[in-house]
Amino acid sequence: MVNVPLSDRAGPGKPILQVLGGQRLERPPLWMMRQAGRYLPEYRALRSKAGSFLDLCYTPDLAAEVTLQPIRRFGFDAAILFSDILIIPHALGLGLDFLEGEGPRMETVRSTNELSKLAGDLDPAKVGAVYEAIRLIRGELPPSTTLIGFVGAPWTVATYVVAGGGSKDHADARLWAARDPDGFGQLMDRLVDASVAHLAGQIRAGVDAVQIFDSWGGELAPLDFERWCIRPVARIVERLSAEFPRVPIIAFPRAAGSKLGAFAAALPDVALGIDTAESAAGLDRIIGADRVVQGNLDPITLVAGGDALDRSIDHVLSSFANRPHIFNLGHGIRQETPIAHVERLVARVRGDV
Ligand SMILES: Cc1c2[nH]c(c1CCC(=O)O)Cc1[nH]c(c(CCC(=O)O)c1C)Cc1[nH]c(c(CCC(=O)O)c1C)Cc1[nH]c(c(C)c1CCC(=O)O)C2
Repeated sequence: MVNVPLSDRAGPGKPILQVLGGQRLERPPLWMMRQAGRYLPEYRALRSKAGSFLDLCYTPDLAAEVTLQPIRRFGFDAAILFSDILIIPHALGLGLDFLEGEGPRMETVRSTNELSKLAGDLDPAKVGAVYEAIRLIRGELPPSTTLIGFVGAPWTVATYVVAGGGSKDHADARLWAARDPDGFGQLMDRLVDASVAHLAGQIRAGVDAVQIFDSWGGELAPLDFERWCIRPVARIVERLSAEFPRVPIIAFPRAAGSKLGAFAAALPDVALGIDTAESAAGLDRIIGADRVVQGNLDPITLVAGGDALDRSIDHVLSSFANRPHIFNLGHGIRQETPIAHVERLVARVRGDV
């Protein structure tokens, strides 16, 4: 087991921040999306004692402990705050529950009239617990480990708020946006404001960098992608960078496909998360040769292991060897992933096997 005691991880600077600052490192630093979670036995043990997923998120010492579990076990170069993108609508007053095996259930906002369900500000008792967790994590992290905070992009969060949970093609949000763009735009404005406030709170509490997860923009038609994905994310980036010019931002427009170039061009100062399906060939032309990228190992190969895993890791390494690169998955790690395969990944990316 790659078991790295926290006290042994001190070093000069943080490799992930170096890459986010534009440096190309000989071996890319790495972390994994969803690196704290159900594939880890220590997570499952703590989760079964703690009660609900939301209890974990809002109990600072438990959220801190879960955030640190994968750092202790694998020595990743970044810790990502253990929380969820739906904490924002919850802290704006909408009911939220995570049902076992079913995913999130959310109180809905489906029309302009219903915008009054949203509070003006994030509930300080809820987000305060998140910021307290960040302070606890900060105190325990090795100096070379970057702490990443996050929000969901407004479009992705809106799909849950309008549908009341996960939905296959997000037709409810897309219909409201198509029928009443001004009304839907007001919901998006509220989510932009709350995202800026929540990211600012996380930065003040001690995160080094932030990531904006836009999981569900890919299916939008180009004009809607520009209006509901690119513009809201650009407004968040602009306002956050004005207040915190030194805090790097990673944006992950998952499955943007042919719209990745437009996203990259509109957001010249963010690092780009690259999803599993995106090819590195031709990326220089689409996003520019110097752009910092993060990604994009297929999480399925991490379940498979063996040759498929080694070949995929080597392909990702060589694909991005010419630019500043943070090694990551192209989507969150899957629950059925064997621990031994994650150990193999870490060793191979570090050049040990
Ligand atoms: C769409 C979305 C959500 N949450 C998130 C996204 C965007 C990225 C993506 O597409 O995965 C992001 C997220 N969710 C979680 C994090 C924590 C940090 C990390 O480890 O990356 C982050 C960054 C923890 C979590 N969020 C959730 C879990 C599982 C909770 C549990 O039962 O223990 C974790 C560890 C729950 C969650 N949260 C969400 C869903 C749909 C679910 C249920 C599905 C599932 O159970 O995997 C909403």
